[in-house]
Amino acid sequence: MNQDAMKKAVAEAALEEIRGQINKDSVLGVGTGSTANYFIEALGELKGSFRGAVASSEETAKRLKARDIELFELNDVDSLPFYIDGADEANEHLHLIKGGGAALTREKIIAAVAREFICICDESKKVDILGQFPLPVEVIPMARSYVARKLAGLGGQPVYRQGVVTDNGNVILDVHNLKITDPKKLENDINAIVGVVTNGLFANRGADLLLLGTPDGVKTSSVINTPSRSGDYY
Ligand SMILES: O=C[C@H](O)[C@H](O)[C@H](O)COP(=O)(O)O
Repeated sequence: MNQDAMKKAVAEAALEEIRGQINKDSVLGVGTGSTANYFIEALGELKGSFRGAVASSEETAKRLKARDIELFELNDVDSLPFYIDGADEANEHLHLIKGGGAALTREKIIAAVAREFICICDESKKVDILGQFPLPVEVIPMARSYVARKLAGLGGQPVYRQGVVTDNGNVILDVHNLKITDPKKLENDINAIVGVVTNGLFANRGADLLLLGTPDGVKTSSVINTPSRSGDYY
């Protein structure tokens, strides 16, 4: 099974996961990237059984609109039962690196609101220690050099993602050579640098459910991240 087939399989598994748990009032959070795109394709099948979606990027909004799925502003929605999105890396605690497609800030906001974050990935994204994938950091443009110096001080090698402007009008620094042994702390430390909008570590609010595409089928792992659930791993 190739990588695209695994992405499609996890997208379809996510659809099955939410199928019995949504109703005509449900608004879904929808992520960005090639795996999320497979989910958007699959979502057509549930049309009529949910109300609409909040998009994590302009690209995702365009794709949802093309499928006639009603779009909502996050500010107009009280609750989101599910947020479904891919990731660039995931560890066993379902801490993630995201933002390879520069959509990290809107993704993180939607994930914060959602009751359950379902992460969909192929097996290439599963790692023991986060940081092989350069960590994206969204930065206010005038702070770029200052933030880069601070990130170097934290032990990484920031590289300016040339030619990329986020949907929020900001720039991205990709931080190479980080070995992230304490993702929650690093997430907080980077977010405390003046000029950082947010970084691509999703550890303080990681995923609740990981659907991982493998050649042997979709594997599921869960972790309790939301106050609405109790316990730890299961
Ligand atoms: O900014 C982009 C997002 O965080 C994506 O979810 C992430 O980069 C994974 O994308 P893909 O499914 O294309 O590997």
